Amino acid sequence: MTFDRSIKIAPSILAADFANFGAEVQAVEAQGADWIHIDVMDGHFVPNLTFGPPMVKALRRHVSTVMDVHLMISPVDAYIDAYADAGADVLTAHVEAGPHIHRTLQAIRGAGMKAGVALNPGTPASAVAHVLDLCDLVCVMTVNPGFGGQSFIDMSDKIAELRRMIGDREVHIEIDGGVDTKTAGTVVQAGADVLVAGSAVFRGGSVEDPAPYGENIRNIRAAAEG
Ligand SMILES: O=C(CO)[C@H](O)[C@H](O)COP(=O)(O)O
Ligand SMILES: [Fe+2]
Repeated sequence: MTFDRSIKIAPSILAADFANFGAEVQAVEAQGADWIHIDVMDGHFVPNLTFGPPMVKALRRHVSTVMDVHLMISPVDAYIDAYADAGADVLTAHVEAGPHIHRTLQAIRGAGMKAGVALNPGTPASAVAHVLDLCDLVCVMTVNPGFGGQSFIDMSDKIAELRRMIGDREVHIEIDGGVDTKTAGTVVQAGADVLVAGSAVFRGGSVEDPAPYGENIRNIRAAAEG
């Protein structure tokens, strides 16, 4: 996985058909998705439950691009090797998920993955100031994590502050939550390059009729680049 600053659209499978993930990720990839975003929730760190390493491992053979795994779990460290074995390319842990984010990020890189750190809307940019050298991605949550389809919370100031803090390091800024054609431009203007979008990508389409996925992705990309 080589670093580039171009806009990347990462559909979140939280908005896909849970009984048909393999075909859904193939469909969005064929329709122009750059990365595939996979939301892991434990019913403890967030008030919702999705799936774990076996599901991610099963998805690996259907995903030919970057598999971007967003862990909304606590604790994290005991599961890092399982996600490496599952084939995650990027593994993101929340800074709020435990007291030792520095150790967690080292362990993620040590297991051969790119390391991401996510910040809830209430968490300041300064929370990651001392771990930026251990990060490949900072994920700015623009909803409170746990559910898809929520309204966007404007975090433009935080995104711009992180962009300044990151300087010339090769660190992606990813935005997660409520990204659509109305909000994509704002977050890119502030400094983001990876846009996660669940409902705004999967809306109106299906595995049988995937063309709306392509139209949605193209529209979000155009809004982001415009
Ligand atoms: O991490 C997440 C929620 O915790 C999801 O990635 C996010 O909500 C994407 O869904 P949508 O685009 O529908 O908001
Ligand atoms: Fe996510």
